[in-house]
Amino acid sequence: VLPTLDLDPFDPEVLRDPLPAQAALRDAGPLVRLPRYGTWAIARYAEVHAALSDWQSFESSAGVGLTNFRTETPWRPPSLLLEADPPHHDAPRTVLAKVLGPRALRRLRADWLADAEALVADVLGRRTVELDAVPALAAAFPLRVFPDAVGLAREGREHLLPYGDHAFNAFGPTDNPLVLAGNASMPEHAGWVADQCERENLAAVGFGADIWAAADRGELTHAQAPLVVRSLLTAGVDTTVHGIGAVLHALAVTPGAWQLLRERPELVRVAFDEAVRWESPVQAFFRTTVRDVPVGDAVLPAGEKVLVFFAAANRDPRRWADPDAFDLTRDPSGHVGFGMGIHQCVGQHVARLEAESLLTALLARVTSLELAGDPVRHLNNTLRSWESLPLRLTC
Ligand code: HEM
Ligand SMILES: O=C(O)c1ccc(C2CC2)cc1
Repeated sequence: VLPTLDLDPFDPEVLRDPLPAQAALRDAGPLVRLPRYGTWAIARYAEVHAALSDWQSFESSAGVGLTNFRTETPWRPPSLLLEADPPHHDAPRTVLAKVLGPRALRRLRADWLADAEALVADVLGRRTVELDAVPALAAAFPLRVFPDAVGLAREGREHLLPYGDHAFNAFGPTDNPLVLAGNASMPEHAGWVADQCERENLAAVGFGADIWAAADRGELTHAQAPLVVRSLLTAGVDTTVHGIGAVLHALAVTPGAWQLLRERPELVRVAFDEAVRWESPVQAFFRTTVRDVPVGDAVLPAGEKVLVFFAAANRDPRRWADPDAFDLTRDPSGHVGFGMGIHQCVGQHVARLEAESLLTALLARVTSLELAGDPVRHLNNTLRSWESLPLRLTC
């Protein structure tokens, strides 16, 4: 008989501390039935990796949240990348991979480091500073560099975080309290976001302009262009804010980590990927089975929604030594915090450059970084994040 857990992955108390639920899912078996929502869950690294690599059996075009686009209406037109499969997924992905690729980012590198140094200088007035690192650093830096890189107008940028927060909540059950709380303000945020994707509202230089130029070259249709820009605005803000929050928190609570990074600044990029593994800012997404597919020693029937738990896989002791330790000397490659396979995060280089820029600027001036109070969790159906992260920075 198939292992079953009467678990609600979207219960606020599970969202506040998901680790026991992740361990229970891993231990129950390679495939676990979740009767709470009539779905399944895959939480072990091997099976998560296999499912993400097998897009033909595990599709995204029925949606990567609980809503099944085959039978229910999505809250917004589906993403041409996240909620699409080949062949429709191919052109938008190829275009965005080029626009956000390492070569395109080389032009941004110097500017973003300078911006990070300016932000850190603003923040570090005196010798020792106590601050809430969420607004002051984790949110401030991405919001300082990313909207400009996209080519957004200055007005209305305050819509970005709430739009993303609701979008990430909307992958959960529609009757969930976090989703219901966001419904009233969503149309206003979504309206502003949709407007910013139009060519006339985007600067002549930036990721947005590059996407529209790809349409002029026939690599996309002009109808697709605004939706590809919308992908950037949905996926590119809250994720990096909480990814940077995660690495700052990890460094603050791991004895000796900041000192080690000061001695070995070349570990900065590993530090971010290890934080993405350890915290998994994007916790889990669904897939829908296209055919009966073997998982472990069971068979998952066709047409079923299955939760693919990136965060649980990233702490699977079957794959990682001492998985619950944030360890700068570990090689985190192979983690699924950015996904895996054809949908693997197309913005991961942007995220890494943002984190590297801010950490490099902090490392140059901050001799010690530690908690200055209890961090407070921000609850979201998909994102693992901090509401507040009190830190003491000593220069
Ligand atoms: C720490 C920061 C980030 C994390 C943890 C993250 C995580 C992820 C994950 C797990 C996926 C795979 C989704 C799936 O398999 O269904 C993904 C896909 C994606 N990400 Fe990221 N992401 C981050 C930053 C970004 C940024 C900065 C951008 C844009 C500039 C971005 C744009 C996208 C897009 C467009 C996809 C869909 C790719 C496709 O379906 O082909 N992400 N991301
Ligand atoms: O294409 C999109 O709209 C999109 C939305 C959210 C994500 C999450 C995984 C970062 C990715 C893409």
